[in-house]
Amino acid sequence: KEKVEITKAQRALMKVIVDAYNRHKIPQDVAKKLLQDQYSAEENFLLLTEMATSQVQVLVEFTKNIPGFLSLNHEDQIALLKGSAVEAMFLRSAQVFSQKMPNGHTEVLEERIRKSGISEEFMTPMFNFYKSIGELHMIEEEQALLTAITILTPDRPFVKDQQAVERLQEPMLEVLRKLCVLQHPQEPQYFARLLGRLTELRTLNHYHAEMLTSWRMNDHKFTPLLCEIWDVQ
Ligand SMILES: CCOC(=O)[C@H]1CN(C(=O)c2ccc(F)c(F)c2)CC(C)(C)c2c1[nH]c1ccccc21
Repeated sequence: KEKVEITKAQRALMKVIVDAYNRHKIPQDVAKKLLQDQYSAEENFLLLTEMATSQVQVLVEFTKNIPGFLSLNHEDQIALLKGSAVEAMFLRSAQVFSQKMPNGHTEVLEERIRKSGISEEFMTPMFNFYKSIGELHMIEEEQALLTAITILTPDRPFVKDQQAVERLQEPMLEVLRKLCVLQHPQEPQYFARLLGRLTELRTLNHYHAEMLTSWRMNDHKFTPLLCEIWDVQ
């Protein structure tokens, strides 16, 4: 039986990541607004673009607090942010969506999201992902570490010094592995299940690119920041 222990240094790293993550929790006010009143599809879409824009700003602040990130090559910092922005958005969405809400609110929220001018074919994989994240009942340390691990994915397009990114990602993976063993002793495969979600998350990149095309068809407007990060012309 492996005796797992988180070292002082690992605890310090985890604290930095969790504090950064909590300082930048996206305001839930957009979700509340969506729940409050019945809006038109256009108004829902506008609320969602507002939510996405503030999430990108939050993501940049969180990323800057990842130890070592600001010492990476500057172009690589941008490549990591652009490469992980959509995945971080869906990971955060899943966490917001699977939070305990008063009875019936989750269903109302799902229904409002479905009525925001997004093609049905993308909703199924998206809500399946939200449910698979919800079933994990992640604690905030796991959520924060998983988000940092997603951002520090070495094989994003245009990353030049992949080894430098690996050197930052590996300690995060090791802390998360230990945390999973300590947090879920009855479930030795829990860490593997978490990483499996990151694979599922990558498939959502593809759906998001497709969504963008369909939104552009119906001339949906985006903010300058979203155009930049989502490569919308
Ligand atoms: C955390 C930041 O997330 C977003 O901004 C997502 C939110 N998305 C959600 O499913 C979602 C989850 C929980 C909620 F409480 C909620 F309100 C929405 C996914 C998507 C519908 C694809 C989207 C977002 N922003 C957009 C902008 C334009 C078009 C589509 C989206």
